[in-house]
This record gives sequence, structure tokens and C-alpha cells, in this order.
Amino acid sequence: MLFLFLPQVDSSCETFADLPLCGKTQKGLSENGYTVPTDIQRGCIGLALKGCDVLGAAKTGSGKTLAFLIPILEVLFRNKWSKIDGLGALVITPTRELALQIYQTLCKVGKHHDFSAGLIIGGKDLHFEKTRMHLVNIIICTPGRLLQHMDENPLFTCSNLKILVLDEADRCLDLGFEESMNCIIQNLPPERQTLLFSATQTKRVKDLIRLSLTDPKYISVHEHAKYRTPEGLTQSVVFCEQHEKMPMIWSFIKTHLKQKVIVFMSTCNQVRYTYDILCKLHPRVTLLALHSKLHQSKRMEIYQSFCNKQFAFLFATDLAARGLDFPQVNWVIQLDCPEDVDTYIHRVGRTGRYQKGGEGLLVLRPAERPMLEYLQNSRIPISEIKINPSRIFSPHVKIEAHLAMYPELKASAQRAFVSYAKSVFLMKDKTVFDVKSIDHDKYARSLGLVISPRIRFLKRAEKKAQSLPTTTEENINSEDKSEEDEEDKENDDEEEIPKEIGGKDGSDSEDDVLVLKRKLEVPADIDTSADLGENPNKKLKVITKAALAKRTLKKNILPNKKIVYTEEGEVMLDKMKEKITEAGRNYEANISEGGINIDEAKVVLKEEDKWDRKLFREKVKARKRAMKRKLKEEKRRELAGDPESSGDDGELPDLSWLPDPDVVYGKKSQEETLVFLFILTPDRMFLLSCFFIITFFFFFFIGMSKRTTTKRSLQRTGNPMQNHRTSTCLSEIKKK
Ligand SMILES: Nc1ncnc2c1ncn2[C@@H]1O[C@H](COP(=O)(O)OP(=O)(O)OP(=O)(O)O)[C@@H](O)[C@H]1O
Repeated sequence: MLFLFLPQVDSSCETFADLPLCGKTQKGLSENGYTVPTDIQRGCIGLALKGCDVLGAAKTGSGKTLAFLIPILEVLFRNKWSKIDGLGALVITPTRELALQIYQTLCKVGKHHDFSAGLIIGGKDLHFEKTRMHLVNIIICTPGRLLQHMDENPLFTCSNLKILVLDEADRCLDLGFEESMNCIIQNLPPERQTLLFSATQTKRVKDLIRLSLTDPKYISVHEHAKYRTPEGLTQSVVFCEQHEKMPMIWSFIKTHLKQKVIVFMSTCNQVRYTYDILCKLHPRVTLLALHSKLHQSKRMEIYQSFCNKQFAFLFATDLAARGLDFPQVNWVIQLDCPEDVDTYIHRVGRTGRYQKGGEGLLVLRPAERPMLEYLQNSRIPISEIKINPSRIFSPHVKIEAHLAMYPELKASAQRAFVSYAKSVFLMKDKTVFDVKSIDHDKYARSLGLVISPRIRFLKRAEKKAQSLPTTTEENINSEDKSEEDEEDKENDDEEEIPKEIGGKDGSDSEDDVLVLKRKLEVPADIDTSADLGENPNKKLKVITKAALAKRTLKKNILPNKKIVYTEEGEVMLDKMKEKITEAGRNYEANISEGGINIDEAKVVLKEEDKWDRKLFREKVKARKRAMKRKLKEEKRRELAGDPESSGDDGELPDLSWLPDPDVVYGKKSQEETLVFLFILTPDRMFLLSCFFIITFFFFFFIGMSKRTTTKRSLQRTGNPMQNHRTSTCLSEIKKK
């Protein structure tokens, strides 16, 4: 049996110094500017230090994080916890960003302690974590990742665990995490202290039993406060139709450029599309988008970026609704109706944190008016305001132009459209959420779509309802429940649970976890195809050659074949395309009968490859032979004096761009050129040599005859002078 107490907050404790905290904790607190504890800290820290199980509830931004981090440090310090003691404290949070934020606060406040702390969240290096988990004293984690370590990491043990904390406890214990949390709790030692914190604390006995709390103390510091939301918050509501939301948010951005704003939307697809299209419109302020479909590193980058920005617009799903402490947020706009009052409280609580002011704007469709009543009945001060139509600028024309230009944007718009419709359809509270109250055509047009995408699941549900009039919501829910459970089993982290929207492309997840609570009506089955009969997703999908081949094979379509005939009507084989080998031909013949036999294809390829190589070698040889023949031909032409011999048969290359050799080397004389040519041409060389030979013999014979005559006269006279004279006389006589 559980007894819940509402202990009084110790008002005598004015500063942290009044609390029984060790010097190291005190130092860490004062160094970070924490001197005066908040109500929830005053109420919980003392009880937690006494070893009680505590359920802490306080408004958003009231300092619940320190209310459990200080007891963690103190409990471990008092137990003289060291490295070898292993895991002493475990903090479980529903989102990675929140886990990171808590980890950062712990590092700041506990920096003078010697404990080791670890951030264990999805998307990080699992192997690295595995090797260090057993050395960590304090773990901040998301349920999925923790369970993964419990299942897979033999080094990880929780047997020494002293203190368990569930931040955003109601979320951790709800349907989306039920399976994981049950498994985690089973693995934890029963003798431990448990602290649960949330702005919307669970009081369900079922949850408390699950956690086997012993004598839990319920501390709700604002239980009797006038309002459930922070006092510094100004909250308003405007009513507009779904198709008016886009011009409204665009106008808001243009008129609030020097503000830090969070805009909440129902689904990832909406966030993605709104962010993409508004970026294209260049609003002159930083736009950011945070949703679960982003990569982990990107998520962290965006989270940090928005923390550091002075002016920015963050479009987010309910991933950012709980716990995140973005500094200096001026506005929180809930562009889509929250699922329930609790979700509203968490979303709006991202502004007006810790004694600061902030503005909250809720945008409701007229059909969602009952939500306003719920809020007002839940002690939430919210007043209706009207939109000034003269301040509304519609970016519709530009949006349409961008969609016409970028097909991927169009597909994104279609997904956003269907996602929103489905999210409304899946909402449990039908008094607020009625999918039929949306003017689909107008909404589609406001997103830049000319034709509204078909919403098949809606028609199917209608048909189902007609054919099965007895089908109660409970029946449907019980069916869907099993589906959800199945999904839970498959997914280990909150962000990774594909719940609501997206169907086959596995779109929404984190924010869809919330939607899961609304019970899935039909299995994810979305057709975003427009009435034009074309599926935009298909358009965008990258079709690989392999996919195409598979498709063709499935259809049993044979590709066209080109057959060339000779003049005699015989088929000419194209050696490059036709299979030459026997194996190849057999394979070709059989391929039409069945699919591709990989082994056989390999053998055929090898065979064909051999043949291809042979063909290639022959080709190379033939080319060489042709070259030789050509050279010979050229030589022959040169010898025959054909001026065209040196050139190719075809066109001569244009060498006009080359420098004039006469200019470069100086002009040579005509004779030189002639001699040059003379020497160069072989036929002229031949003639020249003949000329030389004849001349040589001519002079040779003349010389010889002269010598013979002289010899004879010498033999006769013996005086060469006389001889000469004699010869001259003789010649004169001969002449006479
Ligand atoms: N004692 C304190 N003195 C000064 N500032 C504080 C104190 N305690 C908390 N804060 C600041 O208040 C802000 C909100 O704290 P915290 O995030 O713990 O709120 P919360 O109650 O957990 O909010 P939520 O319900 O949204 O999770 C933080 O910026 C934190 O630094």
C-alpha cells in the first residue's frame, strides 16, 4: 500500500548554505551562481538526503534538475563512493537533448567531486561506451540506450545502484517507454532510493507500483498555486484555419526578427517542410529545425546553436517540449494544437523560466476550441486575441514558385500535408481533433500544392467504419496496441520509435511517440500521390540500375534486340554484342526462362572475357600491320617524287599557328635551298654520283694519254724542256 504525503517546504532554509551539503557541492553551486534554492529544491533536497523516495512536482523552469542532482552528489559523497564502486546513480530522461543538458549541469555543479559521470544516449559510439560503462559512477541516459547496455554489455552492472532518478517521470513511464522501462526496472536492485520529477507529475498508482517505491513523499510545491504555468508567462490564443497558418507564421517572423522563438508543430514532416520553405523565402533571421529524423550530431549542433543564438526561430516537434532550458526564449508558438493540457504546459514552459518573463501563443483551428476550455479549466491563464489581417503577408506565390522549381520540396509539402492529417486523425480526444474539419484543398494550397494529395488511410478508415458498424474504438485500439508493442520491441530509444506518421518511408518518430498514446487506427499506409496520378515519392527515389534490372526481371520483359542482316538475308553477328562462346550462347538462350544465375553468369563472363582478349590482340596486330603498310606506301611515294607522300591521305593538319621558320631562322638563299634539296633527294644524288663518275673517268683517261705521250718523248730526247718544245712543234706541224 502506498501513502503519499505532502510535506511542507522548509521555509527556514534560505540559502544552500543552510542545507546540510558537503563543501564540494556548496562550492560547485556557488561558483555557478546558485545561492538561493528554489521551492522545489528546498522541498526535495532535505527529504532525499534522508533517503526517502520522492515524487517532485513543480512548474516548468523552477529548478527541478538541481533538486535531484544535489542529492545524487551528496548520497554518493556520504557513501564515500569511488571508481571501483561502479554505478551509484542513474538518471533516466526521455530525450537525448535533455540528457545532455542534465549532464552539462552535473559537470558544472559536481566539478569538485571525484565521481565519474557518463552520458549514455543513442547515436553515440556504443563500443566506446561499452569499454567504460563499468567505471562510471553517475549515468545520465535515455531508456533505449541503457537497455541496450544492460542487454549487450557484460561489464555493465547496476548491482550497487544507490539512487534512481526519472526526470520527466510521467513521460518515462507512459506507453511509449513502457516496455523498456519495465525491463530496466527489473534489472535494478530493489533496495535503492527513487526520485521522480516532472512539471506534470504522475500520481498513477500503477506507475508507483511498477517502481516499487517505499513510502514515497509527494512534493508538489505549486499544488495550491493559482496557475499551473509560471507567473512571468503571458499566454494567448488565436483562432485561424489550417490554411491560414503559413501566412500567419511568415508574417510573425517578418515582424519579430529580433526575437528568440520556438515554434511547435505536430510532426517531423511539417517541421521539415516549414523550415525548408521558409529558408527559401530568406526571412533575414536564423531559422533552425529540431526533430527526431535528424542525425544525432546534427541534433546536438542545432540544440547548441539555438542555445547560443540571440535571435532565432526554432521549428520543433514535441522532442523539444520537455525539460530543455534554452536561455532567453521570448516566444513559444504552438502552431498546432497540443495533444493535451500537459503537453501544452511543457511546450509553453520553454519560455518564462526561472523568474523570467515570456510569451506563449497557441494557434487553434475553430474546431479545436474545446482545447481552450480544457486549458482554462486546468488553471492556465490564457486569453483570446485576434489576428490583424492588415499585418498578414502571404508568401503563397513564392512558395508555389519554389515548389514548381524544386520537386523534392513539393514531395516534402505533400508529406507534411498527409502527416498533419494523420496526426489529427490519430488524436484520441475527438472532441478537439476532427480531421474532417480541415479544409484539405485550401490547406494543400497554402503549402504550395496545386492539388491536394490523397489521404488513403482516411478513406480506408471510413470504409472500415461503414463495413463494421459494431467496431468500437476499443476494438481498434486493442488491435493497434499490439502493433505498438511490437514496434516498441524493435526500437530501443524514444527517438527511434517510428510511431505515427510516415508509413513506409519511416518518417516521424520522436514526436510520434507521443502520438502513439492516441492509438493507431490503421497500420502506416500513406499514399501521398496527387490526383494527377503520379507519386511524387517515386519521382524522387533514386532508381539504381540494379533496381531497374530487378523490376524488368519481375515483369519478365525482354529488352529489345537489334538484328542486322546481310544483303543475302543472313543474320550478321555483332561480335561486340553477341555471345561468342558456346557457354555464352547457352546462357543467353536460358535467361529468358528464369532469373540470373550468378554462378553461371560468372563462368560465361570468364569465357567471353578470354575471347574478348583474343579479339583485342588480333585487333592490335591488324592495326600494327596497317601502320607498317602505310609507312611503306609513304616511302614508295617519296621515292616516286609524289609531293603528297609525306602527308596523310585525309586532310592535312592546320599548322598555320606555328611560327614562320623564315622569321625564326632567317631566310636561306635560293642556291642553298637548291643544294639542300639536291642533297636530300635520292634520285638527284644518283644523277650527281653518275656525273662525278663520268667526269672522273674523263679526266682519268685524258691524264693517262698525256702521261704516255710525255713518256715517249722523254724516251726519245731525255730533256724534258726539249721534249716540251718538240711536242709543241709537233702540234703546230699537225695543225698546219
Ligand atoms: N537555485 C537556483 N538559483 C538560480 N537559478 C536556478 C536555481 N535553480 C535552477 N535555476 C535555473 O533555473 C532554470 C530552470 O531550471 P531547470 O531546468 O532545472 O527547471 P525545471 O524545473 O527542470 O524545468 P522543466 O520542468 O522545464 O524541466 C535553469 O536555467 C537553472 O539554471
